[in-house]
Parts: sequence; C-alpha cells; structure tokens
Amino acid sequence: MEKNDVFETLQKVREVSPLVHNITNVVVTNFTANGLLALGASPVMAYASEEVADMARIASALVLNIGTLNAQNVYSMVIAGKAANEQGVPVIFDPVGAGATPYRTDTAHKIMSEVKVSVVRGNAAEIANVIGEKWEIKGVDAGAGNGNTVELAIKAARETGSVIAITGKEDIVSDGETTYVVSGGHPILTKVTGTGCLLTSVIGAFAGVEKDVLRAAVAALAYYGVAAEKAAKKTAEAGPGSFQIEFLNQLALVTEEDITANVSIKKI
Ligand SMILES: Nc1ncnc2c1ncn2[C@@H]1O[C@H](COP(=O)(O)OP(=O)(O)O)[C@@H](O)[C@H]1O
Ligand SMILES: Cc1ncsc1CCOP(=O)(O)O
Ligand SMILES: [Mg+2]
Repeated sequence: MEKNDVFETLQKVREVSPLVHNITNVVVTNFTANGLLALGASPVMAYASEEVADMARIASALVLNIGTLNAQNVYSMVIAGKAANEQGVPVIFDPVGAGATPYRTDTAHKIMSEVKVSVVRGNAAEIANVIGEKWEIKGVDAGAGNGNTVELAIKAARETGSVIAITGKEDIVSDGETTYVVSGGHPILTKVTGTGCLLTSVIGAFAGVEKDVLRAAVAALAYYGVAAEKAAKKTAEAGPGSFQIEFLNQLALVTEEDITANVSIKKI
C-alpha cells in the first residue's frame, strides 16, 4: 500500500460516486451527508424496515452506526445488513459508545453476530468493548486506557474476521495478518462531533469502489487525515466551528500533491 494507491482509490470514488446507504445517528446525519458529498460520493439515509433491504441491495456500501440506537433502528440495521451480505455489498460498522451501556455493548455484539461486517471503525474503547475487553469509555469518547492499540486491532480482527480500524492520535488498521499505522489528522477533530462517524461512512465510500477492504480503509483514513490537516492549518486562528466548515471544503479539495506530501502509512 503506497501513497499513490491512496490517490488512485480517491480518484475512483470521485469518478464512480458510490451510493452509500447510511443507517446512522441523529447527531451526525447532516454532517455525514455533506461530508460524503464533498468527497464525491452519493449519500442516502434510509431507516424504515420496509425499505432498508431494497436500499442496501442497490448501494455500493452499507454503513451501520449505533450512536442513537433504538429497537426499531437496530431491527432495520440487521435487515439491511443481511440484504447487503446476500448481494455482496460491503457493510461497515461504527459501534458508537460500545461499553458505555450494556444495551450498546449487546447491540454491537448482536450486529457483529448476525451480519457479516467488512470493516469495524471505532475508537480504542469501542473496539475493545466489541471484543469483550475492558477499556474506559465516557459516553461516546474513549478514555486513555492502558492497552496497546496495535495489539488490540490485530486481536479484534482475528476474533471478528473483520478489518478493524482503530482511530485516535494514530490510526491502526488490521485484518489480523497485515497491519498499518496511518498518522496524520489533528486533535481539533475531537472537538467536532461526528468526525468519527463521518470517517466510518467515508470508509464505506472507499470500500464501495475498492474490493480489498483493508486497502480501502487505509486509503480512506489517509485521505481524511490530510483533509483535516489542511483545514486545521487554514483555521489555525479560529475554533472548531470554522474548522468544521473548512474540513468539508478540504474533503472536496485534497489533491495528489497533498497526499504525496502529507500521508504517512507504515506497514508493521
Ligand atoms: N489526538 C489526535 N490527533 C490527530 N487526529 C486525531 C486525534 N484524535 C482523533 N483523531 C482523528 O479524529 C478522527 C475521528 O477519530 P476518533 O476521535 O478516534 O473517533 P470517535 O469520534 O468515533 O471517537 C480520526 O480521523 C482520527 O484519526
Ligand atoms: C455525541 C453523540 N451522542 C450519540 S452519537 C454522538 C455522535 C458521536 O460522533 P463521533 O463518534 O463521530 O464523535
Ligand atoms: Mg465515534
């Protein structure tokens, strides 16, 4: 996986404009749709159990996000996930807040057991709790924890059979055999809600055009980090509000040169 693979995959997303079906949370819905549009993908949010199977079947990727879960949406997520699986549509899962309440943890386990998930993207606490390990979580935010995120990603990938993306200061992606560290991004990302959720949907867009989901996830994380760095630089004198808007701009503006100059991907 090289820097030019990142740009190549980004170009494919921009050319194909994959339809990304999101069943996500009420906090991030608008931001996610706008972020996917800025990337060049085509977002749709569809939640009704009567239509999710039909929508998932025609999508290039399905993104499931339990941020503001309830019984109805979880029911829809499983129906959509199974339809996507039948059709070979990649399913990307964001276990928002897994570990914060037993309902979230149990739901994450239910989705992982009933749906074949291609990629799970979460912070370290969420990924740890998905595989039954302890890691402090405060609502939807990861606590410091004292585990090793590389080991956690490898273990979680082996146990679940999914590609695992753990995000934070450094992002780790593993399929249990091959593991990458993607550096970049900016701490101000943690001051804007939904940047993790949007990233999960961006991974969906990349997986919608690239069959190798490990490669798709690494490319998505690298691209996202570069856009964040550019936005942070441009709004350095301002705060999270200006950053949020500029980040959407930069998601549309990342160039091959930006990627060559700023991406850091290490295979470990
Ligand atoms: N300290 C940090 N420095 C740079 N980037 C960060 C930092 N913390 C998080 N990020 C980035 O913020 C984005 C969202 O990740 P994260 O905050 O882990 O997700 P979540 O919001 O789901 O907890 C990712 O692109 C990640 O790389
Ligand atoms: C604040 C909040 N509460 C429930 S979902 C949500 C959004 C979480 O988004 P992210 O994990 O991307 O910060
Ligand atoms: Mg999150």
